[in-house]
Amino acid sequence: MTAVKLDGVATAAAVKSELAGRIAHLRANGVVPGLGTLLVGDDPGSRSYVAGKHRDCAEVGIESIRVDLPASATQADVMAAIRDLNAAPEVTGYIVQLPLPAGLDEHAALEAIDPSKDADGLHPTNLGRLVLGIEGELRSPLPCTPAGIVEMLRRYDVPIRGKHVTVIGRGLTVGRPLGLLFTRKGLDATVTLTHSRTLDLAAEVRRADIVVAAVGVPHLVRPDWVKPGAAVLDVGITRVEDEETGKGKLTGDVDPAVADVAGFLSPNPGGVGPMTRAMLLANVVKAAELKLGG
Ligand SMILES: Nc1nc2c(c(=O)[nH]1)N[C@@H](CN(C=O)c1ccc(C(=O)N[C@@H](CCC(=O)O)C(=O)O)cc1)CN2
Repeated sequence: MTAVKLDGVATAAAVKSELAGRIAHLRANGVVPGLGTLLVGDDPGSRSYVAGKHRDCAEVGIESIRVDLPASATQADVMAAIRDLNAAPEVTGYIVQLPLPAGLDEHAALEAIDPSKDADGLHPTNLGRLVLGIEGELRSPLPCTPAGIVEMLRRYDVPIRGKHVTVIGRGLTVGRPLGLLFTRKGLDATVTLTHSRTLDLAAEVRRADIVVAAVGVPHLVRPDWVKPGAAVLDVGITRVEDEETGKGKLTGDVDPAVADVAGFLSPNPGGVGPMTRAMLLANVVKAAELKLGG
């Protein structure tokens, strides 16, 4: 079997072109969506993700406001930048790029974001609404990577209801919120959330109809772990050196040979990453529409 490719680049392009019309409508009605980003330090991956977010905004007609702090920034500097972003009228939503440099308190930073401007859905109020599954949750932003995964599965007609999902990794941006999202009413999957202390990871993956690997261990998921026909989404990314060229390259958590067993496979790069960026834009647009009363 050769898996159907879950193409994040093409799917994100479709999402963005749908958003462009909604953005034009907002602008025509006097609401200008503006995404702020707060980047602290010089991590090359984070720099490139933030640059990508600003490029995406320009592409679809969202204003973008960039705040960069040096790696030497203190917690007080970060909190002051967050206060400024909360107060800035041109910023309708914003993100704090994660991870913050060692020594800075990420939870305190996320908690200080005005929940109505939380474009990442990572403020405790918005995550709390996801936990509660309350009606208001529909008006709250969802974390971008989990939302992107579900949107991609939906667009490729991969069945979710009643299916067994194994998520590898319990991080804040992917694993934890994804478990909540897949189990909420309407999606109705059964989820096993695994982590570094899970006793028999291969067995947990083998019984899954959908596997999401978000752990950052190159080629952890091997073909003999995967149920034939399963959908496998590769989220974790590691920068490694190419043995032949000596140059840096990106490697995902899934062995490419899984394509011979799986029914669907999202590559990495080119899968969930572009969808993460597209869902961020969708969150910004949704928040601006709420301002308009939509
Ligand atoms: N505040 C947040 N921080 C982080 C999040 C997040 O959702 N909010 N997620 C990740 C990083 N991330 C977005 O911020 C992100 C990661 C990867 C991609 C992406 O498009 N990747 C490309 C490959 C890019 C490359 O060449 O490096 C791909 O998969 O094709 C977009 C966004 C952690 N931090």
